[in-house]
Amino acid sequence: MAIRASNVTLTLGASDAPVSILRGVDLEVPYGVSVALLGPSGSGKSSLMAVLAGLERASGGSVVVDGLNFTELDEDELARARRGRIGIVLQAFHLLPTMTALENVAVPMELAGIDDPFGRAAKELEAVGLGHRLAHYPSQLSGGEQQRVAIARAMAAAPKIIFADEPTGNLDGSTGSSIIDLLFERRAALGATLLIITHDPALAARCDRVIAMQDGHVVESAA
Ligand SMILES: Nc1ncnc2c1ncn2[C@@H]1O[C@H](COP(=O)(O)OP(=O)(O)OP(=O)(O)O)[C@@H](O)[C@H]1O
Repeated sequence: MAIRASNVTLTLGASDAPVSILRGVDLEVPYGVSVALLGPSGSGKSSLMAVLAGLERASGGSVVVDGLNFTELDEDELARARRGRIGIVLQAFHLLPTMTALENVAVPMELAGIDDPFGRAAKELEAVGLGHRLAHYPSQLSGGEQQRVAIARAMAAAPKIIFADEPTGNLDGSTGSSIIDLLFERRAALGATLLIITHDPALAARCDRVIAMQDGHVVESAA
C-alpha cells in the first residue's frame, strides 16, 4: 500500500479549547492509483492531506506511507522521509520570487542531496512545456506557467506519491484543465500514486477512486 491510515485523529487549538479536525480516518490507497478527495469546505480534506504528506503530525492513530510509519518519526526524520518520496502541489504556487524557474525546481533537490539537481530540473521543466522559460522569474510567468513550475518541482525527484490540493483553484477554466491534463500525464509517466483534493466532479471522475469527507470523517469511498 502507498498509504495506510488507521483511526487517524487530528486535534488542534489551545488545550483548553481543542478543535477536533480529523475524527478517526481509515484509508488505504494502493500504489499507482489516483484518488479524488471531495467534501464540503471545512470537512478536513486539507488537514488529512497534510497528515498523509507528513506536513502535519497526527494526534492519534497511525499513518504509514510507502512503508514508513510517519507517526513514529520526528520532524527531521519526516522531512527526510518526504524527500524523493512525496511531491506536493498546492492551490497557491509557493514559488520563491527571487529564484528563476530552473532554480525553484533545482534548489530543493540540491538541498536534499539529490543527484544532478539542475539537469533533472531542466528536463522536468521541458516535460511540463517550459523549456523556453528556465531563466524566467515567477513574476515574469503567467499563473498557468507558475503552476507548471510548481508541478515540475513536485515531480522532478520522481516521487512515488503526489498530493495536490485544489491545484487549479487560482486558474481560469481552460488554463486549469490544461494543468490537470499535465498533472495526469506526468503522474502516468512516473507511475505515481495521486491524491487530489477537488470540488470538480468532472475531475473526480477521471480518478480511479473517489473518497468523500464530512466533519472529519471519510463518509464514502467508491471505486
Ligand atoms: N490550526 C488550526 N487550528 C484550529 N482549527 C483549524 C486549524 N486548521 C484548520 N482548522 C479547522 O479544521 C477544519 C478543517 O479544515 P480543512 O482546511 O482541513 O478543511 P477542507 O475540507 O480542506 O476545507 P476547504 O475545502 O475549505 O479547503 C476547519 O473547520 C478549519 O477551520
